[in-house]
Amino acid sequence: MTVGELKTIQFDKPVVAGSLKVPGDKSISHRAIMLGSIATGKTTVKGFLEGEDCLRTIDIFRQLGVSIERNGTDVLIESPGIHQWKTPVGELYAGNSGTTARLLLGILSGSSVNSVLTGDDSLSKRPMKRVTNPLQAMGASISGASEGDFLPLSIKGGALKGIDYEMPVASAQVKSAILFAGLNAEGITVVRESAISRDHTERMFKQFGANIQQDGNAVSLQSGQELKGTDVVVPGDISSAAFFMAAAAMIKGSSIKFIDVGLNPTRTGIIKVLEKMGASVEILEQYGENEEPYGIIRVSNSQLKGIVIEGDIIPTLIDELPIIALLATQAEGVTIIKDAEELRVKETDRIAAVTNELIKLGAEIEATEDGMIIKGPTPLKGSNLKSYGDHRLGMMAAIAALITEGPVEIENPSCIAISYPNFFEQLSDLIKKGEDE
Ligand SMILES: O=C(O)C1=C[C@@H](OP(=O)(O)O)[C@@H](O)[C@H](O)C1
Ligand SMILES: C=C(OP(=O)(O)O)C(=O)O
Repeated sequence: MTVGELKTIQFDKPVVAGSLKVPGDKSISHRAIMLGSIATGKTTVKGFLEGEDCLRTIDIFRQLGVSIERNGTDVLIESPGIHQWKTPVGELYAGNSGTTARLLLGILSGSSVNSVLTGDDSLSKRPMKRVTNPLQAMGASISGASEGDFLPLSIKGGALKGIDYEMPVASAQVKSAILFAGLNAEGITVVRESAISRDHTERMFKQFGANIQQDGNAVSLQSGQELKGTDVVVPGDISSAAFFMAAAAMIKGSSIKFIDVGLNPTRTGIIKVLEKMGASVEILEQYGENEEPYGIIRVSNSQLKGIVIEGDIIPTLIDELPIIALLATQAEGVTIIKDAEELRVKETDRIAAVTNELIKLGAEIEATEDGMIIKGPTPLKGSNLKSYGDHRLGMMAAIAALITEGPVEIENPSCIAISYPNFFEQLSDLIKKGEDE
């Protein structure tokens, strides 16, 4: 039941079971629109995510003069190419989407248009210097409050030069922004990362005909390459599937088969974590090796134990950490999450938010500077939970309701549409009545 912006969820000892095809991957959907707009000619996208963040990306490229027609999850892009874009009328609004804003800063810097990029309250508090610093070193003209750290930012597109840049944070958004700028920067652009972050940009550059080299943790690109429109198929988003993987892993008698879910190795940290905690994970089929790997996997309940999650695996499961924290409350022993300070600069401070909300349910969880320490297993009780306008927090609260004694009330659940518009429908489809003890 939804009352204004409050949704109450209560189940009577449910199990989750069945087959699930989650919506398209958010990161890949953004990039398909971006590259289809930079390239010359026609691009088709199948399996596009109709989430609010990706719809913002479409609106922005329409303002730049690109023709984008959408019929549900099918998109047709016809672009004159980045050099023929028109100066937009009005501001470019990225809404809540960090990916839209940061990648666009790189793209717009190397274009020939002038623009102003804005976002909602949450996005306007998220750091942009990580992107504007290297872009300014490439010669980009970007100005705004706090030396370009926060939106709104004005970008004057123009001549750039290549850079050899060692990233201080492992971030696919920073890496991608620099690579996009590198497409139109004189000479070679090299980006070096401390731990490998999602590589969707690199894979999709190749699909659009660009020559891009990956050598260990370094990615390099020669400028002046003309991209040509192509056909992109977007697999299911493993970050969305993760909520139901966690539910299947922690609820007795549960098992879910995930159809056509993305299995790019830079995103599958959640699978490694589930296996290490003792859940049953079976990879039933795998396809699409050279573009974006995807496949069919089954996750089933089993006895779970606490583990340590740290180091290079963190960028491969960064958006899954809220749901992993909930999962850890049901595992025997202690789970320690470290090296995840990036969580503090997401849609909300996810370390503080997850800890506050899970404590309300009775969890034994403690926030640290760069992560969380969770002791389990703990029976959870219902409570009123805030989403903080953060889709991942909203979905964590809804999945928690599957295991609480008593109802969970979620404040502002509509933010879930940012990445998973049909989340509640798919949740109801998976709920089955469990056996009484
Ligand atoms: O490049 C991307 O599509 C994303 C990268 C990650 O952010 P960072 O690059 O800030 O780690 C992730 O949290 C975000 O949801 C999507
Ligand atoms: C952090 C996220 O997205 P973005 O940075 O694009 O807002 C997310 O989807 O969890």
